[in-house]
This record gives sequence, structure tokens and C-alpha cells, in this order.
Amino acid sequence: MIKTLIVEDDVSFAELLSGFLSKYDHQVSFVPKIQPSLRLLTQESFDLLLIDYRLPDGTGLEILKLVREKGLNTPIIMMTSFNDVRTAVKSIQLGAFDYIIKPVNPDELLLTIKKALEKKEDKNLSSKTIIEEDFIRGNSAVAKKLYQHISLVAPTDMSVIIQGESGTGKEYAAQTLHNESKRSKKPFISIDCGALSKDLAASELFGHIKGAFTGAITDKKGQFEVANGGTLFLDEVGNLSYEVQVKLLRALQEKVIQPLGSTKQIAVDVRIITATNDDLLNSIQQGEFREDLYHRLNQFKIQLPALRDRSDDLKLFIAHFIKLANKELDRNVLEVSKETKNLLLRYDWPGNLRELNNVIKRMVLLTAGATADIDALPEEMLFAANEPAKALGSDLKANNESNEKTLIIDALHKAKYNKSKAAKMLNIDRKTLYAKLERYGIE
Ligand SMILES: Nc1ncnc2c1ncn2[C@@H]1O[C@H](COP(=O)(O)OP(=O)(O)OP(=O)(O)O)[C@@H](O)[C@H]1O
Repeated sequence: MIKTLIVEDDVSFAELLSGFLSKYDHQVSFVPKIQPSLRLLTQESFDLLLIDYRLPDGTGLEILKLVREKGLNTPIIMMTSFNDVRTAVKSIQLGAFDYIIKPVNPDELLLTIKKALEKKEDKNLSSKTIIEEDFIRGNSAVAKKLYQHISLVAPTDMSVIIQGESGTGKEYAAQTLHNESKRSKKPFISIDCGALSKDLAASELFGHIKGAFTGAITDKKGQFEVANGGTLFLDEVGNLSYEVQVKLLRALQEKVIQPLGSTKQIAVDVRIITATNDDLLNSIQQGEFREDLYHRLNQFKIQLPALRDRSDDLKLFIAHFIKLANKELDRNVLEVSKETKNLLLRYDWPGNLRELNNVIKRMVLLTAGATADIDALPEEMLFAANEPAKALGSDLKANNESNEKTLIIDALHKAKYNKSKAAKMLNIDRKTLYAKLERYGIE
């Protein structure tokens, strides 16, 4: 039995989901808000959390943060409307396993849950093994320059900061740096600092001895020691607390670590690669990140391009992800219709390669035959891809209308297609809304 907690304010959807999952060996509890979910999480332990992004008393990110602060390792899947994807990708930075887009497709949900639970089985925070054939590099000028930089810096022992928006492939870049280094035969350990609680981070990195704190029932090796001779990849390094930053700086400068509660110093030889999609310079100004540590980590900087800035690679990635999804889902999608292709190429992919991979996987899943059609893409992608400024140039009237249309669709979505509610949100009366729906051809 998989103990699953659903946090979702749409009660009928939560009931539907719960009924569906119980057929697949889940024992489901559900609550509609953040507060009761936090209470429940302190009373019971769960194997899986399914959290709606938008909740009546806040966003699902609050639950995510609290779960991680408590040091719980429960896999979390965020459920989000397409319009919230831009912010929902943040949840991955904060340690969510993945997000799925509403309306939830049952097969997609089961697939994501399966992967989340498999990852939990691996238990180790540093477990993602990168399978080379799952990745491609791209042919664009920006991709070539990127891998040229990676090849140049890989054989050195320089600390590298990899910067890039969420989902641009920072982890893959870090692994490539390791594979092309002299350390390639030694461990590559990846730690998601976003998923570590403050208390857990120091012990995860530097280890502890039995009795160092409540709950330390045996000695534990830190990942620095495990990675000795190899590479330690610290993802979302901006999330480390100030105290851990001090310890990290010391470890890097003196090449020794001291497990919590121990008086013994252990010599370590580890190359550090960090990744961030925060602006660390800004965090330094805010006093949240140590400047001396930043300079120690930033001996070389690699900037990963956003997917929208490497449109020459987009077709390659689409074909690659279709191939992977065909294999994984046992489908045989050989092509995409012209309309579908146009949309895939026009959309700006705020969640980058991760979002593209998810959208393609969903598309392949929904395609029984050889040709993927536009209705296998999330409907809202159409609207997002037709953003006013891009499509309409300086035509003010057309821009205003297009903006209005986007706002209306957004409000309808948020109001779960309740037109009275949507009209209220838009501060217009119902009749005006109906007239506008007709005018813009919104169903
Ligand atoms: N070069 C690549 N080839 C194929 N797929 C890729 C590549 N880079 C990234 N991906 C896809 O994008 C997903 C996200 O990549 P990755 O976790 O490396 O991004 P990230 O920048 O570290 O994200 P985050 O900032 O959220 O941690 C991967 O799971 C994979 O599906």
C-alpha cells in the first residue's frame, strides 16, 4: 500500500483522483488546504504527496518548503494549471520531484508517480544516474560554444558554477564536466541543496558521529567523504544556510572536513561544481550568500542557454524526446502534424528542456497512431504561444484585445470555468463577459 496525501481544494477532483489511485494500491487521504495538510504531516508519515499549486490559503510551495525543512524525504508531485507552469517549475528547485499539468492525464500521473517512488527507493539524494544516450548536445552555435567551454575546463580542478534557468540541463552539464575530467573513474555525487533541510545539510555534506544530535543513532559518512577523489555537484547551492556556507568554505580552503560532533578532521580531495538559477550576486547583496564562498566557487562560470535562445536545437530535442518517449511508453509516433510542429516551435518554453520533455511525453502518450496532432498538446499552449507582443507588433488595438483575451482565459481557468466567478475576478458583469467570449470565440 502506498500512503498518499492529496492536497487539493477542488473536492470533486480530489475524490476522483483518490478513487482512481486506490485502484492502484494507494491508500489516499486528502485535505483541501495548507494548514490541515501541515497538521496531518506532523501526525502521520506518507509515501507520496500530490499537491495542487494554487490553494485557498497559499501556494503548494509552502507545503513543499515545510516538508523539506522538516527533513522529510517524501516525494512530492505538484499539480498545476498550465498558466502556472512558469512558477511551478520553481517547485523543482525547492525539491519537488516533478509537476504535472491539469487536467491530469491518468496515464501520465501513474508514470510520474512510478518514477517518484522509484527515486525514493534509491533513497539517496545523490542517486540520479545519467544515462548518456538519454542526452544530446545540440548543434546550435550556442551549444557548440557551451560544450567547448565544458571541454576546456573539465580536465582542470577549477570550481565551476553552472548558471541557468530551471530545466536547462545543469545537472547534465555537471556530469559531463566530471566525465571529461581526470576524476571520471571516481564518484560523481550530486546533492540537491534545495531538498535539504537546514539541519540535515551539514550532516549530509560533512557527516556526523553517533549521538551528535537527537536522531544520530549511528555514525554517518558525509558526501564530501563519499565523493573523495571525485566530484561533488551541489545543485541549488543558494539554498544552503549561512552556517553551512561557512563550513563549506572551510572545507574548500583547507581541504579537510569535520563530521558533526567529532573532533577528528578528515582530509578530502573533492572538486566542487555548483549550480544555481538564483542570482547569487543579488543574494550576496542581500547578505544571504557569502561573497568569499562565491569567489571560491566561481573559478569558472558556465551559462546554460534557455531553450528559447537555442531555437536551432529545438527540432533536434523534439525528435530526441519523441524517440525516448516512444521507447518508454511503447508508442510509435513517427511524426508530428504541421500545426503541432508550428506550435512546438513557436512556444517559448519557460520550463526549458524539462518542460519540453514533459510536454512531448504527454503528447506521445496521447497519440495512438503514428502522427501526433495538436490536440495532444496542452490546450493553453496555444494561447501562451500567441502572446500579444510577439505576434502583434506595434498595433495597439490588436495588442489590447489580445491582452484582454489572455486575461479572460486566465480568469476562466482560475475560476474553474465558472463564468460568474470569472466575471467577478475580471471586475466586469456577466453579460459583458458573455459578449467578450463570443467576440473572441472563446468556448
Ligand atoms: N542535454 C540534454 N539532452 C536531453 N535532455 C536533457 C538535456 N538536458 C536536460 N535534459 C532534460 O531536462 C531535464 C532537466 O534537466 P536538469 O535536471 O539537468 O536541469 P537543471 O537545469 O539541473 O534543472 P533545475 O534547475 O530544476 O535543477 C532532464 O531530466 C532531462 O529530461
